[in-house]
Amino acid sequence: MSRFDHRRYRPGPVVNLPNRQWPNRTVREAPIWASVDLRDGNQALHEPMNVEQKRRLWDLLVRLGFKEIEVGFPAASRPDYDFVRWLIEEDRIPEDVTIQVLVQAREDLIRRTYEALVGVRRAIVHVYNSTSPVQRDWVFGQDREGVKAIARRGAEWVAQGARDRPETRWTFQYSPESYTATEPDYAIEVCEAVLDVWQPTPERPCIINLPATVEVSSPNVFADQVEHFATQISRRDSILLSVHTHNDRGGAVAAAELALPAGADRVEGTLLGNGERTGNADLLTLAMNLYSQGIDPKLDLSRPDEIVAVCTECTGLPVHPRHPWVGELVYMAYSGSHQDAIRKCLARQTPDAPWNVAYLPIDPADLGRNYQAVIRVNSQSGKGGVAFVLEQEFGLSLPRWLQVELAALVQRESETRGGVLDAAQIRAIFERHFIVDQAPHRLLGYRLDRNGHDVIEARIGAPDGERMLHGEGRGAMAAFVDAWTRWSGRNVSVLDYQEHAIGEGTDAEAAAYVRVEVDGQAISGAAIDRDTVAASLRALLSALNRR
Ligand SMILES: CC(=O)SCCNC(=O)CCNC(=O)[C@H](O)C(C)(C)COP(=O)(O)OP(=O)(O)OC[C@H]1O[C@@H](n2cnc3c(N)ncnc32)[C@H](O)[C@@H]1OP(=O)(O)O
Ligand SMILES: CC(C)C(=O)C(=O)O
Repeated sequence: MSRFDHRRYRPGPVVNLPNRQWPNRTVREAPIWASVDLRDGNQALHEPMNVEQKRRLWDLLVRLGFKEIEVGFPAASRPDYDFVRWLIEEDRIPEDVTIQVLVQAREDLIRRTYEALVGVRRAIVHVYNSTSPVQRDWVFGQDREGVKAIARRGAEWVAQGARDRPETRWTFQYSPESYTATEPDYAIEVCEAVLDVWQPTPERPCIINLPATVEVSSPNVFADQVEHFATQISRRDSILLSVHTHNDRGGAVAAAELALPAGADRVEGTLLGNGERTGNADLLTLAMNLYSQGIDPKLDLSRPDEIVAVCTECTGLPVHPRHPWVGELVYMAYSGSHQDAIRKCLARQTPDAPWNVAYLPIDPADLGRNYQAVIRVNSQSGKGGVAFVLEQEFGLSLPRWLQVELAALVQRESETRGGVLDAAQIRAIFERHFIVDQAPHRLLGYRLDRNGHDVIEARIGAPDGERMLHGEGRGAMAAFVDAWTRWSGRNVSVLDYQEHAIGEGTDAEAAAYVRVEVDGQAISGAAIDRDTVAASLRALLSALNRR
């Protein structure tokens, strides 16, 4: 039998919920966000964060507006313990922020956890034990009663620790780990045992957190499981119902979203979805999803580049360029029809009207992003991108040799400036380097006799006054080259020349590009003029001035 055989697997548990209500409900406000970046995110790293990195990430989480932050598993490791002590001793926890710590339902670990929390104003003590059949049978070697007893004893030790330190305002949290793989009624039974110990009230609620420790079904099944729990558990008014989803099937965000109409008040997750295996629910995506529906996300995500920078630095993990809302590429359109639609919509979008732009679910400017529906040109871009931008934005179709020269200059400038160059900047580079038809020499006027053999008289402004140049040849350019050669004594020949119209009708202009050889050296020049001949002569002059 092949190893790739679907018959080895079974579907995750489902609840029978024929009267489910969640599909008919609409979410109208943000849930309580609880960041677990410094715990679940941290425990999933090849190299866990050091205290300095944890401080950086903590500062970011506070700046973004998280009010509940799981800061670690202080009984597990020295850095986690020290970080909690630093927060407390250095008074780094703002008045409106509550820290949360995780601990297994083990007496010694719970004792150590409370030691780590001495002196804290307010904290959430989060205790958990796993409840699924595989964990009961194969990890804990306990039956249902045995695993329920672990939870009950854990709850008692947590309650005792709080009684011993009445100076702190404690909130208790319990997670039946692997909830989604647990028989739904049994999970409720375990949670009831915990609630019996804690005796929460509406004034002093506790948190029950339902984890999809491993995502084993689709988000609608998770929503059913949450609604089932929310409607069957006792003392619902004394519980803040929390969810903690993982992304094994790629549905962590969707599962958390559907859990909200199903009854969840609170969502645990991480910035950008870091966490065990495929990660946790990405809180940034969840919050931006709400924002894009016109709901206040209650987080300030307006500087995503800072979020990405800090997370990347602290976790060592890259962010995918197509990561929802914040990826480098998510506000760029490569395909012509998208670019066209975006350009047309943006032209009609007024600042005060509801956002209504095809292909752009929000205004990229809200996240500090530039609108770049075309190609983004940076130091990594080649001549194709540069040419595309000039063509799309300004109707300038550069010949290949000029594309090559310009791309090198654009690349050098973007390396110096760092980052991206927009269309206007690229045009400015083009004009600065190739449209050099004003100094030291400029064309003040010309007279052309076209009698089979062209004769030109060109009036040129030079640093030391005006000059009248005379020349002849086949065509205006040849005549001008002849005039210049006679006057300057240089050996000039035209290697290539191209021109095209910009725009249509009476407003059309002519763009001319010329490549000449002066005393053996190839030089390019360009010009734009309403008159085609003037454009070509000025392009020549641009090249000659660049020598
Ligand atoms: C799904 C989640 O993300 S849960 C969070 C998981 N996070 C972490 O584990 C990170 C931090 N943990 C650690 O560093 C370590 O587990 C420590 C330091 C806390 C404990 O280490 P150790 O004492 O060596 O225990 P270890 O974790 O290897 O063994 C687990 C033991 O605790 C038991 N146990 C595991 N989880 C729990 C729990 N939640 N409640 C009670 N007992 C538990 C296991 O059954 C096992 O018991 P056994 O020794 O009788 O077989
Ligand atoms: C401890 C719990 C909440 C957890 O991290 C999980 O189950 O994934």
